[in-house]
Amino acid sequence: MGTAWKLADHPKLPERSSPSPVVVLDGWAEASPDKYNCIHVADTPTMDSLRNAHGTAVGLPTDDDMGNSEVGHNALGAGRIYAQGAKLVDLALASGKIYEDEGFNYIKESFANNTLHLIGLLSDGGVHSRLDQLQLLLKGASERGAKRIRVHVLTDGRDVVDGSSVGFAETLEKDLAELCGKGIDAQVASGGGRMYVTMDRYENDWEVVKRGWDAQVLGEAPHKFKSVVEGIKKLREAPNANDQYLPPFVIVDENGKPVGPIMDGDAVVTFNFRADRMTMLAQALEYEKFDKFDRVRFPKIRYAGMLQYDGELKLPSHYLVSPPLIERTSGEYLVNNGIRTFACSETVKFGHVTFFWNGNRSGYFNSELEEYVEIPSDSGITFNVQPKMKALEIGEKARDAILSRKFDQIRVNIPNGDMVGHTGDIEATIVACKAADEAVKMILDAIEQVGGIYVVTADHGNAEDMVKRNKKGEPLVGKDGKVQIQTSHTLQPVPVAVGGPGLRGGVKFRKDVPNGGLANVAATVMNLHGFVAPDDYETTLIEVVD
Ligand SMILES: O=C(O)[C@H](O)COP(=O)(O)O
Ligand SMILES: [Mn+2]
Ligand SMILES: [Mn+2]
Repeated sequence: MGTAWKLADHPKLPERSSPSPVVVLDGWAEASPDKYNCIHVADTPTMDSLRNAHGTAVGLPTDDDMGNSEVGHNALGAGRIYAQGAKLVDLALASGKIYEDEGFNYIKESFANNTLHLIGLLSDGGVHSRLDQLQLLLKGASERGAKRIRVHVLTDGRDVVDGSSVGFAETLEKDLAELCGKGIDAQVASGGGRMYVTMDRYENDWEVVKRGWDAQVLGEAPHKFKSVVEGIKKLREAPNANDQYLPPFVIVDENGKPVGPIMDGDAVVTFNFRADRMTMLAQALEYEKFDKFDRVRFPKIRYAGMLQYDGELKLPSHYLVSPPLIERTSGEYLVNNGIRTFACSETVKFGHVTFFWNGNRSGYFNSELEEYVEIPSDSGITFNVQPKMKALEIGEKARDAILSRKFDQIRVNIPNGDMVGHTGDIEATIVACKAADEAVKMILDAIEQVGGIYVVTADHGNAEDMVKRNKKGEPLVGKDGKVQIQTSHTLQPVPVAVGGPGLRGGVKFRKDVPNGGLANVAATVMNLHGFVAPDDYETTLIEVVD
């Protein structure tokens, strides 16, 4: 049966009365005001005024697990809560179903005579991948016939503390040594820091993927080591070395020969479950026709993703676990009800308000009613160097879209709190927060001019707490006597504010949705466009009191 797209009219809120921006501040939550709270330290008058405006702002709790952009934007766009990739992989590994499905059986064909390569983020951060899942997969594959295994690691330091890569590499080396004890030839073949090697996203910088390709596929890298632990330790000795940005390296044998380039006939699994930073490599591994960089050699492999990363492109075509099927997103409903939609961010977050928002789906639902604008991000730098990023450009584009009156919904992501927060640079993050606040002001000023309605929220925390803390909430001090900087997201509640001159009187936040979260925003936004959300959506956060 086809989907009934027509949404019921809201009994009290008028349809399409005024432009409504949904502004997502990436990595921006509420936390106690101290010097490690960059949002508090920064000059952020616009966000402060939203917080202080009585009755317009509430805090939404994020998940028990540290929130992230994928979970956050999926929930914002879909209006429902889905078991996410990480959970689905856990279930498939626990039940053993992963080994029965098409993807594993496909790569298994290579086990008898060829090598199984596993490429992914070596971390227990749980945002893109998890070490325990890699461990289970190594065990499961070796028990099912894989005789020669090579792991290509990407070090983290972004979703976990910088320097933790050494411990993860030691754990992996120990596991691989155990497999060797069982007669399996298993070792690490290459590595590099995630932000410099392989894990670019939204095509910001293909050089990042190329560096990984050279090491993983061609076996070529500027650094060569006998073991991964030795390699990481050595590379971390360089001044300002950081797990996120370690240069690419390959592991070589006693003759200096790389131990694991990817060859014809081999099987390859990219073991990240999260899509955004794997689709570029997936294209390079899968597409016959490819012009993003010179692959030099394009091995004929059996490739499977941990998940299928892009539902629209069906990329990759083979995968070990089926991704959550996120259908009937709010974006699709609204477009089908005539809502003209504009979405914008800079490259590094562009897919958050398009791809993630639309349920991990590329492209437009209706190109006549939608316009997605990507502002090119700076590439080849760490964002503490340019903490303002493109916040003001995003603000300008959103402002212009609002003032043009060509759109009903204007959706933007403002990346600064998150992207600069991940660098762990407190001074820069303060500048970042101020810039984000200025972008919000530009948008709210435009809304004021056209008599629109705004929703301002965030996907998870980051910039509001930049240190690791003990159970009492006190900053943790490391062996070097310095506080331990936290580069990852936080568990803090995020703000949500609704307002603007177009909002009719009597609209209030409901008091009976105590556990409301990001998934409740979609129904709220539908209301503001004059519609009632579908029944299976999480309930709205607002009511109209006459
Ligand atoms: O990919 C990243 O940058 C981090 O691992 C998570 O950040 P995001 O979830 O905010 O994108
Ligand atoms: Mn985010
Ligand atoms: Mn982030």
